[in-house]
Amino acid sequence: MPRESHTQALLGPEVFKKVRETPILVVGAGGIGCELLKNLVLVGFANIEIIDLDTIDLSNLNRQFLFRKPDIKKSKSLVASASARHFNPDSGIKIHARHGNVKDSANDVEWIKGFGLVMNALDNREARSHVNRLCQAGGVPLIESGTAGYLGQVTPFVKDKTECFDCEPKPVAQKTYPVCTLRATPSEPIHCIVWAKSYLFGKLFGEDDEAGDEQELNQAKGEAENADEIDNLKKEAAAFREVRANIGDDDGPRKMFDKVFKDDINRLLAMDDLWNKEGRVKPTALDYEGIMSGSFPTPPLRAAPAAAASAPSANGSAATEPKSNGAAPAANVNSAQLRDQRELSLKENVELLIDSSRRLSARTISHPDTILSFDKDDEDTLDFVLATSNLRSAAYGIPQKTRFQVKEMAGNIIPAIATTNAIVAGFIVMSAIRLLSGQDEGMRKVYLKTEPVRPIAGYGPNTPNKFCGVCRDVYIPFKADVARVTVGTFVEDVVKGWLEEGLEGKGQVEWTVNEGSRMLADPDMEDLYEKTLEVMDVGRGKMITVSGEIKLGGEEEYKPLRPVHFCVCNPSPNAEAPYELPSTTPSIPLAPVKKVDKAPKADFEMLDNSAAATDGGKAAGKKRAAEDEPEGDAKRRKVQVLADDDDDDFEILDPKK
Ligand SMILES: Nc1ncnc2c1ncn2[C@@H]1O[C@H](COP(=O)(O)OP(=O)(O)OP(=O)(O)O)[C@@H](O)[C@H]1O
Ligand SMILES: [Zn+2]
Repeated sequence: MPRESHTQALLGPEVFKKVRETPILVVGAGGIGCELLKNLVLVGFANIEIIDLDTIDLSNLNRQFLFRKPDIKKSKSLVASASARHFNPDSGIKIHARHGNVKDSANDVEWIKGFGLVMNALDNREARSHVNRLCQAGGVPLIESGTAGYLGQVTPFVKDKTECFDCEPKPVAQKTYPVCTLRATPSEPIHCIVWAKSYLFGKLFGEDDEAGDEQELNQAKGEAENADEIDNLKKEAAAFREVRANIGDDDGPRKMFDKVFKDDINRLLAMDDLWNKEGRVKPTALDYEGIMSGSFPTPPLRAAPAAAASAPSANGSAATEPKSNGAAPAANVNSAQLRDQRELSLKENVELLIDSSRRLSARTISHPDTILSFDKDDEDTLDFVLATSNLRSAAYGIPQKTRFQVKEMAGNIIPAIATTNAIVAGFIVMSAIRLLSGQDEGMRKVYLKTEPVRPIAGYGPNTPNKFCGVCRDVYIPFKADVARVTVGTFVEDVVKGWLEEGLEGKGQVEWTVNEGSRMLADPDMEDLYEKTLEVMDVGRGKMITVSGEIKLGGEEEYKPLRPVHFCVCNPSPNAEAPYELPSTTPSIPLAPVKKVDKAPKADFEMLDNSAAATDGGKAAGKKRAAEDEPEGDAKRRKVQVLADDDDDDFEILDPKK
């Protein structure tokens, strides 16, 4: 008996037929993708395409269970599809595996229209947005998902019925901290880690941005930050340049230590104003000789804020008992402990600082043009950030962190949890069955939370945001032989000829034509008219965006229309005409006008803790989709159905079961 016979009995023949026959696209064969593919196969989905651009890495094996050690370096999508087949071998399931980027031009709107349903199992915002736009352009429902540690989310997006992925502006992934907290008054380990990674490391081994520095500090001054403090920071920046120039000398690292952990701290200590504010704890300048000889007492830990009020120390700052010397706390000295999970002593941190500085300066000396940047997987850079952040923490009475913890915090790593992925993948399949059954009113966005009382919550979908620049726009498939269509033909025949027909008699229209951020034509620009779309590199997979303004009859002013995107696709096989358009022209609504609020005053924040700064942005959108329900959602939500209502599809998981 094939495995899916139970599903068949449960769903009934009609829905089960859809499950069997609907072409499904899965984007991503990682943590969620592997779970999802296995589920789809077990339920009986039989027409699946899966795409992933990556190969298997050792670090994937703990949770991406369709992969084994011998698969390392092989294509994720190919191995995943081969492994998943074994879960339901005799049921005629077709899985088409593709190794490639979903953003490739071949994956155009015609391609996406070949699917009845798309499921994202991605890890970055760019790819999620790309698939979202394609699905909106092709009118294909999308199920979006994401996990971050114990948090998870599954959301269905259906054109014109629900919001889309881009309806709500996404919160900035990176956390930022006030510059003065980082540079003068840190109070938490993360402040010292971000300082070490984004400030100190950059000053000594990264790009020397003197002008940027100056500008940033002037801005801080302008925004009423402590002026003396800012002047001091400026002096500090100049001194850094000298240290940087000599860091490769034998005594370079030692001089750096003295500057950063002794002189700079003493300079800050001399600024009484800085320490008058409530909650500020004065740091202690570190002494190199004392630490190395064991005679320097580790500065006392600052107390937690609540204790601070009740137990001030003699010097007015809240503090706990000092440790006797520079050695690591006894509880942590355990030779059997893993190297990365052991707290280092002050002396060990100094030694690591000297050693890692030597390693890093050797790299810049041997390749003078190299600009180093922090990378959590680069031992030298991690050691430097570990040592310097811990030394700074010690100076400010902030608890120490282990190598493992610093790597996690500096690299913005949220551990992926196999169970969360599995639960999310389960909800994706439930959502898919709902969509295929045509139960639109039963659509839910599902959140996995860390609330013990209600770990899973389902909400009715939001309506589209009328200001959304993705799902409220108009999309037209444009099958074209781009070598035979000029920009001029496009503007005169396609836009003014065909598109304007839909607006006939309504008013006077003016058009601007762009591809991405490039302008191809507007009422005053016809320079590119003779160029073909091919010459302009406007080929398959690209979108030509036509933005119109209309002066309605009797009105003085032009009003903006919703943008129209022409999705360039290959011409039909035997097409004779240079391009093909739909038989009817679309109606193009007026764009809603947003009331412009007075720009809010930006908080003075800088120095982010994002891995994006060092990994080319790859991680910026990572693990996005699991944050709690955004505020705007609640405002636009039509119906709210909580998990503990009588909707048993989304009942609370009972951990005892
Ligand atoms: N543009 C894209 N096209 C196709 N696949 C993509 C694209 N962007 C990301 N992916 C794939 O999406 C999957 C996301 O899975 P997951 O979040 O588990 O990431 P991972 O890279 O496997 O794990 P980790 O980053 O934690 O090592 C990855 O396999 C990744 O290769
Ligand atoms: Zn939208």
